[in-house]
Amino acid sequence: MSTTTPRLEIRNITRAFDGRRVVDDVSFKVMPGQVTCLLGPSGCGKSTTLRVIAGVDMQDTGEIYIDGKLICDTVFRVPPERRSVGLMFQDFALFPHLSVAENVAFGLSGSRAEKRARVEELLRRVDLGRYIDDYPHQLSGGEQQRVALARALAPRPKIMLMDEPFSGLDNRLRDEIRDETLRVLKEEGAAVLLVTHEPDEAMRMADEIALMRRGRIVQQGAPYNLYNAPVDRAAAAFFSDINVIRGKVQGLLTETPFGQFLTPAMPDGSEVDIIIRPQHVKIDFDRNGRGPNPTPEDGVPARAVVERARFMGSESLVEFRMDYDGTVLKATVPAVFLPKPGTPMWLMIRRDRCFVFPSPGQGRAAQVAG
Ligand SMILES: Nc1ncnc2c1ncn2[C@@H]1O[C@H](COP(=O)(O)OP(=O)(O)OP(=O)(O)O)[C@@H](O)[C@H]1O
Repeated sequence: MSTTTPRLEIRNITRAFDGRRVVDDVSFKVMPGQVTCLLGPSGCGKSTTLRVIAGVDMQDTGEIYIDGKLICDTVFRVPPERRSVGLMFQDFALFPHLSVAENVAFGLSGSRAEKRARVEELLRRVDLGRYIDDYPHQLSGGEQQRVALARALAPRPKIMLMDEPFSGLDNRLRDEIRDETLRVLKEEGAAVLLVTHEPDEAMRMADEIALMRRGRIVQQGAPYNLYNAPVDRAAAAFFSDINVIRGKVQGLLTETPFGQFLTPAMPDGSEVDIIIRPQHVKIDFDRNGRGPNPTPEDGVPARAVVERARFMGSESLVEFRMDYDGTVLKATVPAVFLPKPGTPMWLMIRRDRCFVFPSPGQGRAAQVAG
């Protein structure tokens, strides 16, 4: 068990507006040197959580700790400027009348020489040393973003709070700046809490993801765990397209067109959804009306015809119309694979990549077995 004190810990934070709980009993930790992403759909309460941590809004209940020290509960409150928290938002607005150096030095204390040294160090880090005496309007959007990062990091905050900091940038630039920002944040050793509604961004940046929905954290863990062991169907669907195969539990088993699944945690007679991501659907050719032989890993193949195939850049997405009930199942192939519509094929689903949840409206989730 790790004994490291979390850099940031919030416990049971609740914030309501007009009687509606926008942040509802939220607790999580951010460890030193780690990037934690608060991920969730628009309006789920991410920014409000961040504002409470920054101290620009006040929680109704709950506590905030930095390095194990209480900085805010409903009675005691350290003001925002003394929390050692750096902020970076989408509208990062540099001061237009100050030079790049003056912008970065803005929140710094110390002698002139010390400030200059820190400014030079940071601008070197973000690869903007040559613009030190320029003004913001002389820089591109991406460069301004990097100056804003340097400015936020200049006073060596213990925690960086970032609210959708990359959403104002165009796609190609965004990837580059994200990677660079991550490198600089790691070099500076800051703990980072980054708010985003984009799963790709969270997967790319995070050591840990806290998945938020309707004011609550529904799952927290390494990106790998959230992707591979989602807590419910909505959590699975948040990270990629999903296929849903519905079945009815009979004893310990659920019968599907892809063979029987072991579903021991589900009540007999209930309906379950077997979820599989398109990249875990295997495709095989039709051999005069026959498919491949069933295997323990892939189960029984089911026949389908190609409905549509598209090349997406790094993979091909093929949609199949299933023979058994006419529903559509999607499969991705990491290559150029564009079979003609109407081509008969056979699909298999990898057992170890399936998740089983009760069909909507029924009880709790369980992991697939078998
Ligand atoms: N000061 C406020 N007064 C009233 N309602 C508010 C206030 N601040 C936020 N809300 C409401 O709280 C909910 C959550 O807002 P919040 O900005 O925290 O969500 P979010 O997850 O960050 O979403 P987004 O990504 O769209 O910013 C929204 O319904 C919003 O309208």
